[in-house]
Order: sequence, then structure tokens, then C-alpha cells
Amino acid sequence: MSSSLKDLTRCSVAVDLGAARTRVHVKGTGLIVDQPSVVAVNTRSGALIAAGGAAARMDGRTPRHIRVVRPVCGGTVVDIDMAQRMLRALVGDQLRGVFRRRAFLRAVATIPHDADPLAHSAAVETLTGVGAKSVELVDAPTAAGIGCGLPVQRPEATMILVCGAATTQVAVLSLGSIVAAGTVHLGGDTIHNAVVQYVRNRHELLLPSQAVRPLHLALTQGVQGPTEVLGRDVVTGLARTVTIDPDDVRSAVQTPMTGLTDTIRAVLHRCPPDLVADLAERGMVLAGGSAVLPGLDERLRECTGMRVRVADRPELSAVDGLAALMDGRVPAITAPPARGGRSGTVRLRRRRPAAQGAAGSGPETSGDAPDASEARNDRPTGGGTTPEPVGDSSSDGERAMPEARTPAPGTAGPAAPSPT
Ligand SMILES: Nc1ncnc2c1ncn2[C@@H]1O[C@H](COP(=O)(O)OP(=O)(O)OP(=O)(O)O)[C@@H](O)[C@H]1O
Repeated sequence: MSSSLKDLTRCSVAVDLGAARTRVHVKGTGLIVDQPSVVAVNTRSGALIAAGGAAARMDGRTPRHIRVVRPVCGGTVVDIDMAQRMLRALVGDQLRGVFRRRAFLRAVATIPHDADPLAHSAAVETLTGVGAKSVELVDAPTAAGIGCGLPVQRPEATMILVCGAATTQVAVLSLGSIVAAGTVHLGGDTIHNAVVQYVRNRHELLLPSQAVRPLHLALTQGVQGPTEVLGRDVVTGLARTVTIDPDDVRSAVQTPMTGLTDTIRAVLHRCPPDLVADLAERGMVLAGGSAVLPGLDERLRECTGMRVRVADRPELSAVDGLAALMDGRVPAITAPPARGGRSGTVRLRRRRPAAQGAAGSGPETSGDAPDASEARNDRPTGGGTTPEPVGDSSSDGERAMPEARTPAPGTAGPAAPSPT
């Protein structure tokens, strides 16, 4: 078994800090938090008024002295203090029970595949600030792939799209690592904003957020009839109803949708031909909350000609993947049979902490077109202690997976083990 898998099985709390929702899974207990990543604070006193669903319900309805804050953006913590306050409020007593059982609390969290060292340290600092003594980071596509039940550890390619709130991460995984990946600014919130903007420009009407979801249905090809929506007139400020044509909604989201198909093509372009042949057979899996966006799967099928499947619990794929890693339910990597058909073990060694400048410069962030072996061995480790396969990589055996990472030296790293 690889050392990184071992490290992950020592974790007892899994955290998926998303721009839209925060999910916390505790080993042996299950999902204890699945709430919007939102806090409401009193700007006069600085006191936290609400967190999660209660704070989200206040959004757009607050008096001047109450501010609704989203401390996570695109899977990256942008306000560490607010993120810690939010986690403390959401997890509260439930995590205190875990602390009582385990003095040395290890946590594992997802991070975007192209996160930079600052994003790594922000995630680690957030979790150490709420009591974790050490933090492992796993890139979101690998976690989601595992959560969807994809055989990411096998030598065949699998393509996963993690469709979040503001971004979609497109990744091709093989042998437990990302071979090629890209990110596009398309997600549930992007589609929401595109529709709101369209109605504002075309009909001079401001839509309340609950009026936008019904318009999403227009993205499904079969929908023909117009939809009536109620909003506030931009000029008069009075409530007014307008009729929206589904074709107009489709054209409003055309630009972000084209960005997604372009990114998929670019990722396929960077893949070695063997893996593209695998993908032609297997297709792609959609994970993340926006995977259920009406018509997204059929649009991707049409544009790419590939099979498209929506994961069973797309919004929970990433946290389910982290839970599987903590529980040790993910088998070690199996390499393709060697010429002689003999199997062996690829030993692992800890990589020396890399220079900080090299951190986060993985193949998918550099924009280069790496071959598969480069991509697997030169992972975006964040300059941490990712185990690295040594020896003959073409032989059978086990290799480290997934990309468990700790932050670069010099950044806010995992807390040192306490003597307790
Ligand atoms: N039934 C639905 N129809 C359309 N969109 C949906 C639906 N359910 C959730 N979404 C969208 O999914 C998004 C949230 O997905 P998810 O919880 O995976 O995001 P996240 O992990 O917090 O975001 P990110 O990965 O960008 O940090 C929101 O933008 C939401 O609008």
C-alpha cells in the first residue's frame, strides 16, 4: 500500500469547502454538514449572526448593518477568518464529539486541481484554525472520480467533469493521477448570472434568485413553451411579469457553454492517443452540483459525440471520494502488465520538499502538453511530500495515489504533531 493512501486512512474528518456549499464527513459517523458556504455578520459589532442555510436565506434581504459573506470562491478560501467562523458555527458540537474521541485530529480536504500554493495554505490554515492537527489535500477531480466509483487507479483513462458553482474542472485521470486537465468559468452560478443579465438587458427586469431556476428548464432541448417570470422593473421599481422564450435562454448561456466544450477539446488534445481511445469507449462522468443542470448532459453528448453520464449523487461525489479514501476503500494503483507478465511492487519514497517557486506548476496549470508519464510523475504537489514512484514504472505493481498534498514549506503548513 502506498504511504499517501496510508496517510489518508489516518484522517478522520473530510471537508469539501465549495463556493456554494460546505460538506463535512466524519469517519464512522457520515455526512454531518451539507450547508451553503455563507455567513451573515453584523458589521457594527462584528458578531456572527448566522451561518449556512440560515445565512443564505438572508442574502438579498438584509438591512445595511448585516453583511452576507461567501468566504470560499471557486473552491479556494478567500477569507480565512470567515471560513473558520463558518465552519465552527456549522460543525459546532458535532466536531467536539470527534475531538473527545481523537486528540490528534487529522483532516483531508479537496482543493482545485490548479490551486496555487496560496490556496493550499489557505485551506490548511482554515482547517488547522478549527482544530485539525494535520491536513491532507486531494485534488477535487480525483476525489470526485473516486466518489463516483470510477476506477481511477487503473491504467485506463477516465474523464470527469466537476461542475461546481463558478467553475467546471475537466480532468482525465489514469493510474490515480491527473493526466490532463483544464478549468472553465462555467457553473450553476455562471448560468444563473447569464440568465439574470439577459433578462435585465432584454426586458429591463431584475429577477429574484428563485425565479431563475425554472428558466433553467429551457436549456433542455425538448422544452418549447415560453415561461412567465415576475421581477422588478429596472426603471419604475414596480413588480412586472414578462414572458421568456426558451430559445432566448439557450442563446444567453451559449458563450459559457461553448467555453466548456472548448475546454474539453483542449484537454483531449493534450491526452496521449491511447487514453483518448479509452475515453471514446467510456465517455465522461459529470459530478458536482451543477451536473444536474437541465440539458447539460445532452448538450455535451451532442457537442463531443462522447457518452455522458451524470453521477448518482453528483453534488456529494467529492466528499464521498474523500470518505472512501479515509475508510481505505480505494485499492492501490495497478499498472498494466509488464512484457513478461510478472507483477512487482513499485516502491515509494517521499519527495524532498521542492522549492516554493516550483509549487503548483503541474502540467495542467502550465498549459504545456505533457505526455502521460510526465503528468503522472510531475504532479502539482504544492511542493509538499507527495510520494513518488521509483524504479521501473512500466512494471506491474502499486503506486501512490491520489494526489495527497501538503502545502509548500514556508506557507502555512499542517500543524506539527502535538505531544498529546
Ligand atoms: N437542481 C439543480 N439545478 C441546477 N443547478 C443546481 C441544482 N442543484 C445545484 N445546482 C447548482 O450547483 C452549484 C453547487 O454545486 P456544488 O455544491 O458542487 O458547488 P461547490 O462545490 O460549492 O462549488 P465549487 O466547486 O465551484 O467550489 C450551484 O451553483 C447550484 O446552483
